[in-house]
Amino acid sequence: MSGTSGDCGSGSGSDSGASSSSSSSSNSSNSSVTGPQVYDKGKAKAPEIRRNDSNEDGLDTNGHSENNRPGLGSDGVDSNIDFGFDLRPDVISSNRSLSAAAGSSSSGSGSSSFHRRAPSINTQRQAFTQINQLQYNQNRLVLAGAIQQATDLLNDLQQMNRVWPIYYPREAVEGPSSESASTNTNDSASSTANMTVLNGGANSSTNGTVNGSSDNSTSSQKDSKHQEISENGTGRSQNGNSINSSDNQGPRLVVPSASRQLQVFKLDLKLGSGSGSQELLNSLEKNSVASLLDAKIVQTLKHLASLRERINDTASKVLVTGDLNSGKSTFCNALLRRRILPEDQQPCTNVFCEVRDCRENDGLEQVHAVLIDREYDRNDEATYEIHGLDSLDDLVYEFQKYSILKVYVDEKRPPHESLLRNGVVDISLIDAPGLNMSSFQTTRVFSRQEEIDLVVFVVSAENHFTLSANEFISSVANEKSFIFIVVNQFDKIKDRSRCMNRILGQVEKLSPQTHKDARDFVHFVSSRDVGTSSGGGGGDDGPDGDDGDGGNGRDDDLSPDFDRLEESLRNFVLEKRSLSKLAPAKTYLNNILQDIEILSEVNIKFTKSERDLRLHELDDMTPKFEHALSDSVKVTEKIDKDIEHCAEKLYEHTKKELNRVLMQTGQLPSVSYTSIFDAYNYANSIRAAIIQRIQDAVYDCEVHARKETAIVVNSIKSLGILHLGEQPAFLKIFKEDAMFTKGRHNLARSIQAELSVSDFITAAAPTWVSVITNPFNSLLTLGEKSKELTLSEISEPISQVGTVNNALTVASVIGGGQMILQSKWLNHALNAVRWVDFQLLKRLLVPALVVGSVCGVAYVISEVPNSVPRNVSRKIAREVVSLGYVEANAKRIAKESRKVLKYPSQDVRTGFQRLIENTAHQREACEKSAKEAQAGYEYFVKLHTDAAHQRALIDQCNLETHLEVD
Ligand SMILES: Nc1nc2c(ncn2[C@@H]2O[C@H](COP(=O)(O)OP(=O)(O)OP(=O)(O)O)[C@@H](O)[C@H]2O)c(=O)[nH]1
Repeated sequence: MSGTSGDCGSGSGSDSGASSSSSSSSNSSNSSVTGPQVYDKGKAKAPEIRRNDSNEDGLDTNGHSENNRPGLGSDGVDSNIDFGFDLRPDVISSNRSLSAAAGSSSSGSGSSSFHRRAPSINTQRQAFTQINQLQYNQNRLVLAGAIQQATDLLNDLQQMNRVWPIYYPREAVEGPSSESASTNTNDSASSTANMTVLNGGANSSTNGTVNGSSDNSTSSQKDSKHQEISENGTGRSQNGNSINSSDNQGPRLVVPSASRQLQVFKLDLKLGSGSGSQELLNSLEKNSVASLLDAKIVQTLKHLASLRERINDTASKVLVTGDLNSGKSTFCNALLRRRILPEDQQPCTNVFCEVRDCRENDGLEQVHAVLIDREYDRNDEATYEIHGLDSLDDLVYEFQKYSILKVYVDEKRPPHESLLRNGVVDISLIDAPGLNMSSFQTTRVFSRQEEIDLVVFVVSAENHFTLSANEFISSVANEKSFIFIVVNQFDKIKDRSRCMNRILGQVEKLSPQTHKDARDFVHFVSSRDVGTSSGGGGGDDGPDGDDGDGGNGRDDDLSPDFDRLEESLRNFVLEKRSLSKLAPAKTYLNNILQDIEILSEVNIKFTKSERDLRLHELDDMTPKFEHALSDSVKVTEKIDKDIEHCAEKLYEHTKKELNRVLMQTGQLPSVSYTSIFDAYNYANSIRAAIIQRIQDAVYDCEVHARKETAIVVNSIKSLGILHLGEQPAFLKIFKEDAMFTKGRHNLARSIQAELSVSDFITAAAPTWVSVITNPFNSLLTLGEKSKELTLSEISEPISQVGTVNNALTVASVIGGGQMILQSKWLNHALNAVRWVDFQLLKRLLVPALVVGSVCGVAYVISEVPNSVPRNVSRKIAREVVSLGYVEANAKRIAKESRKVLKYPSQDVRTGFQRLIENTAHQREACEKSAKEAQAGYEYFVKLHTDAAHQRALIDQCNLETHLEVD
């Protein structure tokens, strides 16, 4: 296949990426695809500019040509071609023909035409470079601004998340019984979940963003997202999970599809694929999710900072990575056309080797071995050791000593061929340790990619993609739209087309977009076949491949696949610099902003629903609060009134009962009288019986008070249950029997009521004596009085407590009168007096007095059974009155009742106080939540607007004008 001098530029047949290139290897009609280049390697690689308005060139109506792809031949253009375009960037962006022209940097159809047009091409190339630079700068500024804006938004979001944990959309975990999630999302869910594990949140839509299909895919994605969110209604999920911030532990929101669309902010618990990790995520408490998100934001901010650095860095970094022994170093050497980096069949590259143009090092070819933990500063030799290029063979093993080897080399090729010294941008080529060498090295390679503009992934044609390769490529896709895949050691493969098909099949699965543009991004090469000269010896004679004596180069270094690869790479890094350098930033920003929009939308919805819920609760709470206030006043007033009423009733009742008993004490005792000689004991028994009777009356009053108090207690209990939903705590320990167990008035001890002789003498005795001394008047008067006074006439004033004393006096008079009136023999004597002569009476006086006295004594003695109870009861009654016993007991009983009732009353009062306080607190909390939710709502609305605005700006940032691959 080499050495054929076929026409490489006129093929216009359609192709389907690299698959056609595979078939073309055996198809002469497509020799332009893989056929050998006929130009001299030292010169013919300069691209030709062809007339872009010529259909003869195989252009389609849009001015594109299949053959315009780098590495493919195309017809040349007239050497007198006029630029005919405005250099202003805005005009540039619409100048598609220019782009097409710039993109047609392929090999010429013949060396003669190349030589004829070379000066013109170089001039134009310079012009394009200028234009590219202008547009690049403009885009760079836009993206730098967007990075700043996104950083600000993220800082705000982080603050917000720390103060008010934001709601992270959680997926409904689809178990076997779950039918809630729509079946049409299952596939995407699982595939995304798989991708998540591999790439930490990227998905293939990333690629679409920059490839021209981004607008459509993004907007349709967004539309569907809007739809899903609106379908979810008012923030209560279709799965029945309600948004209720009071339930802080449960899932706060389920928006099944939203989280699937999150890319950068997708929380990955690294528990394997699918629902395991999701379940765990769903079960996490909101603060845990917030801190996971916080960590993501921190990570994102870091990445943005490195992106900013990267786009401000004028140099471009190309990372060459891949599995162990896939031929990365050999590939780098092939690109440099010098054997600089050590190649070995055994794993050797343990330290990153960054190859740069030696002009950055004052033209000196050196190795700067950067010491671990030192930040490389070329002007500070303390940060590195200087070695010659020939030391590299040893240095590459020293990964414990050096973090990176900066290799300054002189490519010694003209700018239009050289990669490092291209005159456009400083490029550095980084040879990385094999991915599957150790997890330590792998992690380093992963972390390195943040500062990388372009990744070239070298895979061995024999081994295909390993697991680590899969992971790495997926991870790269999070940010980079394009990745070069170099399938190396193709020369070792016998059945090449089968190998190609299999590898392309794998690429298709890994990155459909890369597969789509496989012609430019997937290359099957044999790096070892590319001519290189020995680097360490420094004696190479140039870039071309005729240095069969150097390194492992071969004479037959005409490797068309490699040329095409090189051309694509150059084209991509230099002429499509916006794409290689800025596209990662654009893609990443787009992903972040879209994630922010998704989070905002979910949170707008949540905060709105939360606010409405809180306001609704507030509406409900206000009347409850007012009711509680008025109930508290009414109920406690009623209870106080009931207590007071009860106490008053008991006071009155006690007084009435005791007075009644006191009134009846004279009649009550039923103690048997034996003789005058037992009169004292009789009187004592009477006394004790009367006191006991009064005490019994007091006890009865207490029993009555217990019952009355219990009734009020029950009424308070009912009020408590009715208004507070619970009975007062006191009632749980209330026992009515415990009342009046202490402090009962001991009447026996208080009452003296000592017996005296007078207690044994009837109250009528003095009256009786006066009857003797003033027989007529006294008797008549007495007779009249006795007839006039009746018991009923005097009982009424006695009922009044204050008149007990008078009543007793009156009772004694009545008692005496009745006694006299009841003595029949005295009546007979008085009747006889009317018939006896006064003189006779005079003479009979002394004997009459003697007889009278005897009769009087006899009378007194005979009256002891009657007079003692009367006298003793009077005496006790008088003493009870003087002690204020009735009043004291009435007060005591009322007080005890009041005291007992005070406890449940206090409980109810406390209950109301608690209720009011709780309601007030709830109201405050509710108001606070509503305010916070409102503030959150406003914040997220603004955040969404800002993010959408930024995303629109980024969308306008057209990186594609000069970036067409077609
Ligand atoms: N046949 C063949 N051998 C190749 C090709 N490229 C590299 N090799 C050989 O493969 C072996 C490994 O090459 P390296 O370039 O050291 O591989 P590497 O990926 O840099 O190795 P590490 O950095 O140690 O992971 C060497 O012996 C190379 O000569 C190729 O295209 N064809």
